[in-house]
Amino acid sequence: MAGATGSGGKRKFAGSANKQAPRKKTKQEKRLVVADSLPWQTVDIPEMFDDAEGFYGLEEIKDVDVVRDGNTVKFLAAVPSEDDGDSFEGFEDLPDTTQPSEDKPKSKKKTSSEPAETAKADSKETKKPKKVTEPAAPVDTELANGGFRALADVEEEFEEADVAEWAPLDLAPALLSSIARLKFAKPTAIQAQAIPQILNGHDVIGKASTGSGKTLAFAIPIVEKWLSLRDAGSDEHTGPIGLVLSPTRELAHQITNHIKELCLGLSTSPYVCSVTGGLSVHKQQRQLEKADIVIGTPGRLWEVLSSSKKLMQTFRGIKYLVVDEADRLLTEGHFKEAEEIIGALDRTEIDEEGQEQAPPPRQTLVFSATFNKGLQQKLAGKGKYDLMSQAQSMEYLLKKLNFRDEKPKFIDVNPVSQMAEGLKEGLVECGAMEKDLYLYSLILYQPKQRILVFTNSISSVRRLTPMLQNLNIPALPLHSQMPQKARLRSVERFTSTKPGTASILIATDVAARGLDIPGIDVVIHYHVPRTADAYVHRSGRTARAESSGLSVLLCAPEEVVPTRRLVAKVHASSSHTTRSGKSKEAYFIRTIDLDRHIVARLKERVDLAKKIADSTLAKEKGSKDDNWMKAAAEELGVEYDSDELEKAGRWSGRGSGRQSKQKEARALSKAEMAGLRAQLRELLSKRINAGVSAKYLTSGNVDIQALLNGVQGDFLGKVAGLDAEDF
Ligand SMILES: Nc1ncnc2c1ncn2[C@@H]1O[C@H](COP(=O)(O)OP(=O)(O)OP(=O)(O)O)[C@@H](O)[C@H]1O
Repeated sequence: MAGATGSGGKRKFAGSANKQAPRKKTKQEKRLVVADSLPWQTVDIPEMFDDAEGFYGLEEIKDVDVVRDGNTVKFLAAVPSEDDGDSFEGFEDLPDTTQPSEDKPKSKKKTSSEPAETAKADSKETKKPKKVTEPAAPVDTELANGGFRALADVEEEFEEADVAEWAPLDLAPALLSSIARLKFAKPTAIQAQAIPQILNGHDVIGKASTGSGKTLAFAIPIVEKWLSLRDAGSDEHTGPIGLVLSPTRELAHQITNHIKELCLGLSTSPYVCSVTGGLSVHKQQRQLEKADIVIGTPGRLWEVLSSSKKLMQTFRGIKYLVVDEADRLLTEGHFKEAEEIIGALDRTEIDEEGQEQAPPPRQTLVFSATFNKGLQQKLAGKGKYDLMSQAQSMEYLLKKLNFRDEKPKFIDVNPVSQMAEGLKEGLVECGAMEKDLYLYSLILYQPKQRILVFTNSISSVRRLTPMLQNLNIPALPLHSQMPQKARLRSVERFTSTKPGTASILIATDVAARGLDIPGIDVVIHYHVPRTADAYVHRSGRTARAESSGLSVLLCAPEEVVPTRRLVAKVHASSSHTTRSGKSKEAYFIRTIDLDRHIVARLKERVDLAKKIADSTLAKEKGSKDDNWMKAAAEELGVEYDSDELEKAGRWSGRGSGRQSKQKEARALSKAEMAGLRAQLRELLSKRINAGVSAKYLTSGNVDIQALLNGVQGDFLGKVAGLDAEDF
C-alpha cells in the first residue's frame, strides 16, 4: 500500500497492499491499527513531482489491508495474536516504528507553513471544494508500547471531512480546508441559509435552536470577507472588520476560540481578540489596535472604546456588527452600554475640512435561539407595534441597530421547535426542602456523566458546591461574582475531564447562554428557570450539534403546575391544529420517579454534608464579619465581642435570626467538625444496593436507559472515580 502526504501532512490512501513484509512471529492475526503507527517507508520519486501541488511525497507500507467502511478508512495490519503468549512489541522487522517520530523515515513532506504552498492553497483559482485530510497525527505511543487503540479512536482518526456539501456557499478554498480540518462535513441549516445572505451583503436576523452552529453562521462570512480583502491586496490595517457583542465573558471567549479554530488552517489569519473584564484596559487597547475581529461584552468594550478616540474612530469602519444571544444582550443589563456602542459607531463626525462624515455602511447580524413572538411578527410584517411603549424591548433596540436593509432577512430554521432534536426532558418532583437530597441522588444515578446544574442564585452555587464536594462529588462552581480567572478555571476543569468521567458544574444562568461545552450529558435545573427562554437556553447546553442529552427539572409540589405550563409554552409552537380544527394535545413533560426508598437511604449523608458545608461557609462569612466587627469596635472605642458592639452592630434587628444560626454553625468546634467528617466518611464508604428489580422511572420522553446506565443492579453511594483524591 502506498500513501501520499498532502498539504495537511497526513497520508492519504492511494493504493492497496503490496509486497509482504518479513514477520518475526509466525502466529499472526490482522488487527486494526493507526496509520501513522505503521512502518511507512519513503518511496523515491522523480524530482519533477516536487512541485506538484498538494503532493509532497510518497510513502509505502507493507502487509496492511485497507478496509473501507462508508466514509471511514480502516487499516488491518498483521500482528501477533494475543494468545501466543508474548505481548506485541511493534514491527520489529522495521524497527523505526518504535522510535520517536523524528526517527521515522522522512518523507518529502513540506509543512503548511511553507509560503509557496499555502499561497497556492489560499488562491481563489481553484474554487472547487476539496477533500481535505487531517494533519499528521503524532506517533501512536500506545502501539509503540505494544498496545492498540480502541476501534472508536481509530475510526475517528481516519474520518475524512468531505466538504463537497459546502460547495453551494462558494467559499474560498483556504476556508474550505479549514472547515474540513474541523471535520464539519456539511453546513448546518442555519449556516446553509444565513451564510449566502450575509455574503450577498444583507442584514440577517437568525433564529435556530441551541447548539445548531450559529457562531460559524456569522463567523464564516466575516472570515471570508477578511480573506477577500487580503487577496485584493489591502495589506494596511485600518481597523477591525467585525465586532461581535456577547452577553457573557465565557461566551465571548468561546466565540473567540471558535473563530480562531476556524482560522487555524489559513496561511495568514485575521487577528481575533476578545475584550472582557478581567484584563487591563491598556492591554486590551493595544490588542484592539491590531485586531481584525473583536468579540466583547458591552460593558468592558464600551469602557475600552470610550477611553480612546482613535480606537473609536477605527471601529466606525467595521463591516459587520454581530449581536449574539441578542434577546438577552439587548434586554438584560447590557442594554445601555450596547446602545452607547451602537450610537458611537453610527455617529456622524465632522472631518478636517468641516464636512460631515457618516460611517461607512455595515451589515448587522443578529442571532439567538429565542426571539419573542412580537418581534417575529413584526419582522414578518404583521401586527401593530407601539415602539415607544416598549422602549426597553428588543424591538426598540432592533430599531437602534440601524439595519442597512429596510427589512433584514429573518431566517428561522426551526419555527416548530426551539429545543434541540436530541433532547429528552423530564421532571422530578420532590419536597421543597429535599432538593439537595434529590440533586445528589440524580447525580449518583449518572455516575460517569458531565452534568451541568443550574440554580437561580449565587448563594445556592456557593452552598451546593462544597456540599457536593463533601459527598465526594467533583463539583465546580460558576457564577458572576467569581474572579474572572476562577470562572475560566472552573469551565476549563469541567471541560477537560475525559469522556466517561464524572464532572459537575454548579452554575447560575451566567452559563445558560451560548456556552458550547462539549459532551454535557445532563442539565439539571435545581431551581425552576424563571422564564421559558431561560429553560430553552439552559437545556440547550446539552444535546448540541446533533448529539443527545437529558434535561431534568427538580420541582417542589407547588412548582409542578407552573413548570409544566412553562415547558408546554416552550413546546407550544410545535403543537398544531389538525384538519378537523382541533388543536393537537399540548406538550406534557414526563415525571421521573426516583425510587424513594433508595433516596431516603442517602438522606443521612446529605444532611451531614450540608451541616459541614454550612459550618465552613458560616466560618468564612464569620471571619469577614469579624473583620468588620473589629473595625467597628475600634471606631466605637469599645471591646470587640462586647454587648455594646452587638447592639450597635448588625447583629440585631432584621436578619439576626439567620445570623444567630450562622453563629451557631460557626460554633461547631474543630473536634465536632472532625467528628462529623469521620461520620460522613464512614457513610460514604458504604454502598447502597440499588437492586435490579426496583422500578425507578416511569416511561416517557426520558431516556430511561441512559439514566439507568451503570446503575441497574449496581450500588449507589461510593462511586468509583468520584473519590476526593480523583478530584
Ligand atoms: N457544520 C457543522 N457541522 C458539525 N458541527 C458543527 C458545525 N458548525 C458548528 N458545529 C459545532 O456545533 C456546536 C454548536 O455550535 P454553536 O456554539 O455555534 O451553537 P449555537 O447555535 O450558537 O448554540 P447556542 O444557541 O447555545 O449559542 C459547536 O461545537 C460547533 O463546533
